[in-house]
Amino acid sequence: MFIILTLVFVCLFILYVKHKYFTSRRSIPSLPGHFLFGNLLQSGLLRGASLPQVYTSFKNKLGDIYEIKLGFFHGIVVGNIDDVKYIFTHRHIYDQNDWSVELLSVFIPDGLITLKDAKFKRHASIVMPLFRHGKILSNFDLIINCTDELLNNWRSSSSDQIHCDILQQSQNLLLEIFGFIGFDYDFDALGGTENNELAQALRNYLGMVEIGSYLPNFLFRAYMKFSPKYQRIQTTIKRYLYRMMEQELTETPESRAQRKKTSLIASLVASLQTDEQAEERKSEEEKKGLIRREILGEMLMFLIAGFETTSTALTWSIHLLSKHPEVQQKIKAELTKENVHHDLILDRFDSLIYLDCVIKEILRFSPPVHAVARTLTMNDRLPNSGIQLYKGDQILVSLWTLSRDSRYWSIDPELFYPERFLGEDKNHNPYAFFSFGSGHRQCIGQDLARFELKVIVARLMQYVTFIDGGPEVNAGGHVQGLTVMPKYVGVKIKFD
Ligand code: HEM
Repeated sequence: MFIILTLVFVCLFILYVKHKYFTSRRSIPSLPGHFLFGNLLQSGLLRGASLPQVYTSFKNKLGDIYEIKLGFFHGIVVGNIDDVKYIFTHRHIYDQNDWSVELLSVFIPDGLITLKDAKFKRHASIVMPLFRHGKILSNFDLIINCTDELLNNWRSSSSDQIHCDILQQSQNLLLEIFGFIGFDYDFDALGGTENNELAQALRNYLGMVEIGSYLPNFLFRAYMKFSPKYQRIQTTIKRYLYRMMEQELTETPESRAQRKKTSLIASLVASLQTDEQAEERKSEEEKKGLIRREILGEMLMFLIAGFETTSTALTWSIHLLSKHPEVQQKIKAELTKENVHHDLILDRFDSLIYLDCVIKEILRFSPPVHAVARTLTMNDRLPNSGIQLYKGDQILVSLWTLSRDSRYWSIDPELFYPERFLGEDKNHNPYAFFSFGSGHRQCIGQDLARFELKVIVARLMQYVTFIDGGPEVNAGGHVQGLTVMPKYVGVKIKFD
């Protein structure tokens, strides 16, 4: 009897999963998928393909709009630029994506990116002002000093050495910089051991996001709860978060009040509510500041956001510069022309127009974040393609595919050519290139990221030339994580 009941239960469960997750009820183009896997096997993701490669191959087969099923994740990929514009300008219909909120909540339960509505506004009012353009400029010298430390490390190596650890070096640099900017804390990521403990823990932490991307959330949560590896990583990261918070708590209230307009950690700790239990009982509308758990959540979110995305962009920068010596020469010529050959000063920084184009071209050619996602809050029809969508549908817009779509660019988008932004592609359609997202949930760290990249690349170009290490070690390729990182970067570093 027990066996029969178990069999009936298993059959009903399979039917439920098949009906809920693996039955297409749409007239949207799609490839027939497999039970439990959807299109995961066809996509090549399990064999190491990246999501940009998958979107490009599906687009070639199915057109601008198609449905994709990657394990338990089902999304509708929209690549028609007018519909893309419509999505990002109708925030009441297309809100923050539920799937990524569920997935990221496992890692960052109280970080801005996983919040919506009133709670999002409460957190945003505390952290957003710190990322305004004017606030960021004061970090200029700090970014230069950290970059100089990296240059010093490189100086001690032989000029024939091929550096294949550029991703790791970039991550260490960005961790060091963001430690100071965000937390007034020295992670010693460049001066200490090569394999910084926190950088390594964050790398492993983010490596786990991929496992969860295609599983139902409850299964992933259960896996994480019992994974000793995850528990170990979490303990390491928490140790740093508590240390930084404790360090800030030793500051006087006066010092904190003074610094809270410019320092993330001071602003977060200044918002700490002393009676946490009373705070938990309040309705969202009554709440004002943050409780300890929420502060730790925000610290972790900014640590990850400040570390991962910009270091990926920097690694792409070094790889692409090594492949384009002519671009390096032009940056160096601009630095000389603007008389910033050895002293890089903020006043002259805006005049580096060609360098701005290079940074833009790097972000267009290899956007670190592969896609932006939204979830429908009600039924809707896309105005251009006429596709009917339903409440709860997950929409994906592939940044990579749009920025390489020849319909939206005058100069071949497969070319790495920064000059395009001075001429023919200066007035490109804004929805063909938005590596920081768009609309009400666009990246709040974008001014900081652009500024960091520009200062770092300018400083590097004042002293070194990156030389292509050869077709195999410097082949590029993709590693799919939270961001799309280059797989093979191998360069020689020549001091000028
Ligand atoms: C090159 C570097 C970066 C890239 C390419 C990037 C890209 C993105 C993208 C595509 C989104 C989603 C936007 C959307 O849904 O419309 C995002 C969100 C976000 N980013 Fe960035 N980002 C970068 C650096 C940073 C930095 C340095 C920070 C802060 C330290 C940061 C903080 C955030 C936050 C808090 C969100 C969530 C915003 C929200 O949910 O409303 N990002 N970023």
